[in-house]
Formats: sequence, structure tokens, C-alpha cells
Amino acid sequence: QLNSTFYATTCPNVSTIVRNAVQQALQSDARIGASLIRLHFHDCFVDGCDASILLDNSATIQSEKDAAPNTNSTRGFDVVDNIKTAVENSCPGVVSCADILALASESSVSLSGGPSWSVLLGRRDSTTANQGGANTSIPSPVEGLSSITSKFSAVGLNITDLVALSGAHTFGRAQCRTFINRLYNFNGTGNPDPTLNTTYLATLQQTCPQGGSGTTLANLDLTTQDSFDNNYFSNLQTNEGLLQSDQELFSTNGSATISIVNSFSSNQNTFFQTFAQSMINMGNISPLTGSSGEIRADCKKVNGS
Ligand code: HEM
Ligand SMILES: [Ca+2]
Ligand SMILES: [Ca+2]
Repeated sequence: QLNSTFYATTCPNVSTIVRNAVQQALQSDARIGASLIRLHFHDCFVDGCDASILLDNSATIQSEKDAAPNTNSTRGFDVVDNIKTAVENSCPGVVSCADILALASESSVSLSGGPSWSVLLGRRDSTTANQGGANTSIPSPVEGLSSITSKFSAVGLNITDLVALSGAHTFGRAQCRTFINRLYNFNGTGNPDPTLNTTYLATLQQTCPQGGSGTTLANLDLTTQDSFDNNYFSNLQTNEGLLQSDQELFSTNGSATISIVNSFSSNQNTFFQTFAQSMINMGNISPLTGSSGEIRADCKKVNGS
């Protein structure tokens, strides 16, 4: 029941306001677009796209920010607050934080060279957070393709959505601790992951030495780190996916995901169109609408708290 004209009379310029704020943030932080779209993903997978991820700890809120997939990892909350302030200055009390995450995701992708799409709007903001849900519903990079597929399926997303949305790893960074399992002792074998390109392996071992800092960053896309393009998929074909969950899309024998990777690698337009549709699908995960939830005044807090 979301629609693209939800704010046509109440905040007609909301898309432009968000886009300008994201563009400004990109000028001092080339990574911020990647960080913003990831917030939308981690929001939508936990009780739907309701901005639950943005709530800080309080007497009644156990923040999702402290859940394992998010802690010392998700970023961009300050930029979300800046966007919200800019939107409130033009249209006070009208635009939800959940819709701001959806709009900021589209701006992040299109400003980085990726597709544009018409964002569906009308989500409202939760009055609760679900830290336990964030721990269980957000996929881990090491849990295996079948388990990740189940987590997508649990929110109504199929294998095409999984491959297309994983293509968001065409930009942004990952910490050594999220892929070091592949570099030295994969699954207790005493050897690296055999599906890791040996030249790329050597580079990653230099970036992430054994016993080194787990928080050192590597580019998710070794070829075009800040551009939204289909190189992520050609990287998988050359065994240069960074996370185990990335490479498994192409290297799992017999998996239906392989032909989808090949198709996105050979045709960027196909990837872009499918990605846009899959973002709409993800953005439709159980939104609060009508009189459910609220329009938060401050994305970090439930109103009146
Ligand atoms: C398919 C399952 C997925 C897994 C297992 C996964 C896992 C991860 C991990 C481990 C990181 C690095 C975090 C860190 O080191 O702090 C990451 C980063 C990122 N993820 Fe995913 N992800 C998945 C799907 C998605 C989806 C669906 C999107 C968006 C549509 C997305 C967008 C991103 C972006 C853009 C980054 C970089 C963020 C930054 O640089 O701040 N991921 N992901
Ligand atoms: Ca949520
Ligand atoms: Ca790229």
C-alpha cells in the first residue's frame, strides 16, 4: 500500500532534499552511500522497514545498534540525522525516518553511477526495537548460502532478489574480521578457502595479517570501490568475491544463483533493472502504514521519550 506520490502535497521536494543531503555527505565521505543503503537493509530485515534500527538505547529500548551484525559496523546515523533535519526544516512532522532510509538508499545508488528508481513511500516509524530479531534475522557472511536463502525467503525475497541485492557489495568496505575465516584456516582445514583467487588471497593476507587488527578495512569490490556497477559479479567469476557469502553465490556447485550471477555480469542493464525492482521488494517488507506507528520527530527516539 506504499506509493510514489505519498508526499506529493505534504512534502513535494522530499526526494530532492534527501538527494542533496546525500550528495553533500558524499563529498567528505566516499563510503557514506554504501553505509546508508546497508542501514535500510538491516532495518527492513528486522520487523520490516520501520526505522527500528535507528532507535538508541533508552529505558524501554534495547537498541538494534548493539546487535551483533550492527555493532562497530553500521554507520551513517549522523548523516541520517542531518537528512532528517533538512527534511523537517521544509516539512515538519511529515516524513518518516523509514522513508528517509528508502530515499537515501536510492540517492546513494544513483549518485554512485547506479540505477534510479521511483521510491515507494508512506512507511511510518516503529515505537519499538528488536535487538534479538536483529541478531537472528540479518544474514551472517559465514552461515552458508542455504541459510541465507532461508532468511531472504522469510521476508518474502527470492533467489533473484538475493543475488541482485548482494550486488550492493559493488561499493563500500568490510572489516578483516568478517572474512578472515577464508584467509588462513578455512573451516578448520588449515588452508585458505579454495574458492579464493590466489593473487587476491595474497593481497588480502597482507591487508589482514594473522593476529592483526580485525577492524582494518578492505574494499568489497576490488576493481571499482566506490562506483555502483556490475563488477561485483565479474569479480565472483574470477574468484575475487570478498565475503564467503559473496563467493558462494557463484561457487556453490549446482546452485541456481550461478546463472543469475552470469547474467548480471554479462549485462549491466539487466543487473540495474533487477536491482531496482529488488530494492522495491525489500522496501515493501511489512511497512507500518495508516495510523500504525508514528512519524518520529527525532529518528533516534520514540516521540515523547
Ligand atoms: C546476502 C547477505 C549479506 C551478507 C551476509 C552481508 C554481509 C556484510 C558484511 C559482513 C559487511 C561488512 C560489515 C563490516 O565489516 O563492518 C557488509 C557490508 C555492506 N553490505 Fe552487506 N551483506 C549482505 C547483503 C547486503 C544487502 C542486501 C545489501 C543492500 C542492499 C548490502 C549492502 C552492504 C553495503 C553497501 C556494505 C558496505 C557498507 C559500508 O561500507 O559501510 N549487503 N555486508
Ligand atoms: Ca526494522
Ligand atoms: Ca563497483
